[in-house]
Amino acid sequence: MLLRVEKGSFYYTSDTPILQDITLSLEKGEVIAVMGPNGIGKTTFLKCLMGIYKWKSGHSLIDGKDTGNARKQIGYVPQAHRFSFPYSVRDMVVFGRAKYLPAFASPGEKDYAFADRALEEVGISAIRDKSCNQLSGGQLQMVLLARALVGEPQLLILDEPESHLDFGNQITILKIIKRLAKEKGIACVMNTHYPNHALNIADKTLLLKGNKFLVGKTDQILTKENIREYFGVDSIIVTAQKDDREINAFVLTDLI
Ligand SMILES: Nc1ncnc2c1ncn2[C@@H]1O[C@H](COP(=O)(O)OP(=O)(O)OP(=O)(O)O)[C@@H](O)[C@H]1O
Repeated sequence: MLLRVEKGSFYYTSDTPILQDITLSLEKGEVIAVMGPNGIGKTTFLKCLMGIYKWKSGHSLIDGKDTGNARKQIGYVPQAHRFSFPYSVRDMVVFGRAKYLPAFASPGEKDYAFADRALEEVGISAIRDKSCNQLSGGQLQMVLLARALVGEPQLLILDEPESHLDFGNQITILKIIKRLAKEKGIACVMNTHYPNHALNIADKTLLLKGNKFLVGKTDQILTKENIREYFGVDSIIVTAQKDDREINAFVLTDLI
């Protein structure tokens, strides 16, 4: 087991609990989707995992070590908000090596080689000399993913990686996440608002609502009954055949 969260609880003010007794585990190469209504605590959960916020009780461990002290093992991909950064894409990505460098040292050839490999891995080598100020939201999201990858993480934490992306780029980033998990054995924790994305790439799902949660295999957690209970919408699950595989997808029926 790579990641273990044991009875993790968190609140900003003690009269309003946000996360209560969250317990889950994740193996190498597994993807877990974190889902739930707006403002329920998904980003807070990621921040507790990264040690930005300290669990009020309980703990989270990566390979037996507190996740808050595991900077080298964890890569973080924030949401791609526009920012003003006069760096080239390549320089932005090489920043992901900073945790391996002595204080104030500049990245060397080896670090740039890592950066070039990560750019290739996410398919953006062609824009490596562009300024980050000139990127689209989708390109910026890929740059942030490449920056996390150069740190050679065992655990990748992604905050709504497909938000702000067009339909095609959403699929591109989901395919990359799936490949990184299955081919490189990186465990991924990913917040998402899209149940179909979770059905497609997540082995497990954590569903949050109020002070309760469900966690388990995605197809057992994302049922139409739970979608009704946790999001208040009606849906049906349809199954399609692609080659020799069955693919399930939610169709929301409230609009029909
Ligand atoms: N720094 C903070 N101080 C106090 N309350 C906060 C802070 N950050 C978030 N909250 C509150 O904690 C709750 C959970 O917020 P969080 O951002 O984790 O939700 P979320 O599930 O990620 O939401 P969304 O789906 O809208 O992104 C919300 O009610 C939010 O207002």
